Amino acid sequence: MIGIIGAGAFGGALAIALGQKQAVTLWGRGLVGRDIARLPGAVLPELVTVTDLAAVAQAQTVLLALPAQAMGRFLDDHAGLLAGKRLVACCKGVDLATGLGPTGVILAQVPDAQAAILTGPSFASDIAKGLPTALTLACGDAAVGVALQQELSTDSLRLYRITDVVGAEFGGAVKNVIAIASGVVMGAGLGESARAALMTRGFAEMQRLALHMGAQGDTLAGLSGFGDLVLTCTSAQSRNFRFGLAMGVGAAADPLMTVEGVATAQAVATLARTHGIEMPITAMVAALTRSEITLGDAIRALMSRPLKPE
Ligand SMILES: NC(=O)C1=CN([C@@H]2O[C@H](COP(=O)(O)OP(=O)(O)OC[C@H]3O[C@@H](n4cnc5c(N)ncnc54)[C@H](O)[C@@H]3O)[C@@H](O)[C@H]2O)C=CC1
Ligand SMILES: O=C(CO)COP(=O)(O)O
Repeated sequence: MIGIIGAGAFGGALAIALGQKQAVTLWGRGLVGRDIARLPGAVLPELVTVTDLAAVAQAQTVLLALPAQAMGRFLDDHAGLLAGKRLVACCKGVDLATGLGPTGVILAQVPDAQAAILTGPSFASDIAKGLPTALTLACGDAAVGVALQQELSTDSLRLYRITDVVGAEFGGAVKNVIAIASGVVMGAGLGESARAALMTRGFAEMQRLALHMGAQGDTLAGLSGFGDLVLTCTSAQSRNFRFGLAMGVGAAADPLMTVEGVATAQAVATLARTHGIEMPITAMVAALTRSEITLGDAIRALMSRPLKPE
């Protein structure tokens, strides 16, 4: 039995995938009936039971499919229910309030949990359709990681396991910031060459920060880093990319859309300053999304940086 908390696009898609092979309990804020609002037309398998939070928390493995900025508060309210569980963060970001990654947020609120993160290149709608998808399951406890990999893999959802939680978390967090910047570049009509340059320099930022924080290089080159950066920076299915695109053309983005890169840009820019890590693209996204600079200023500032070795 797997419990899933959060019935947005990702929680709903994971319920559909996992419910093909095993019993799943699902709770979502405002979820009544079996319609996943963020996945129109998707049908939950029979093995998925929509129920209350207490029933979901009966499972030993509980997936937390909430936005990164909502998870701390949610766990603060419900820590008692989740004590001692295997808790898998299914979100990407750095918590603005604490500077912690998702598993750090889990352990701050539920110290005796076994924390892991599920991350990597996957659009919820692809998972929900049963299209082939590969994700990273990162867990500091190798044995728990093996168990979770078995439990959460399906015929179409292939999980690779690692123990480098720091690398997995920073890859997923920073790629959303760079995806916003990629959207801006495309929206402003700067061209595909500029986007390729931005993605590459963005990847360098991801590596600089993550390696400084203790990540392993292989993780950043893998699904949760490079893989997710490529997907998110190049597809209009990505909400972070679409948010940037709207900014680039000077239009308003859908205010109800979950865009993790906005808060994460602020959190990562703060971390980078604190640790003395150079992250100019992230700093630009943070300033742009706070309307502290104009698009023209941002482009001029990035292009006029001192020339240096790659
Ligand atoms: N949608 C996608 O393709 C993918 C999303 N993710 C990650 O999954 C995480 C969740 O995103 P989505 O499901 O896509 O977002 P979403 O906007 O579709 O759903 C978020 C859900 O969280 C609920 N929620 C928000 N605040 C809450 C709170 N305080 N208490 C209880 N419930 C709350 C909302 O009601 C909503 O149902 C994000 O970190 C995202 O980066 C990861 C991979 C793919
Ligand atoms: O994380 C994702 C793909 O791996 C989804 O990206 P968005 O949150 O930008 O839609």
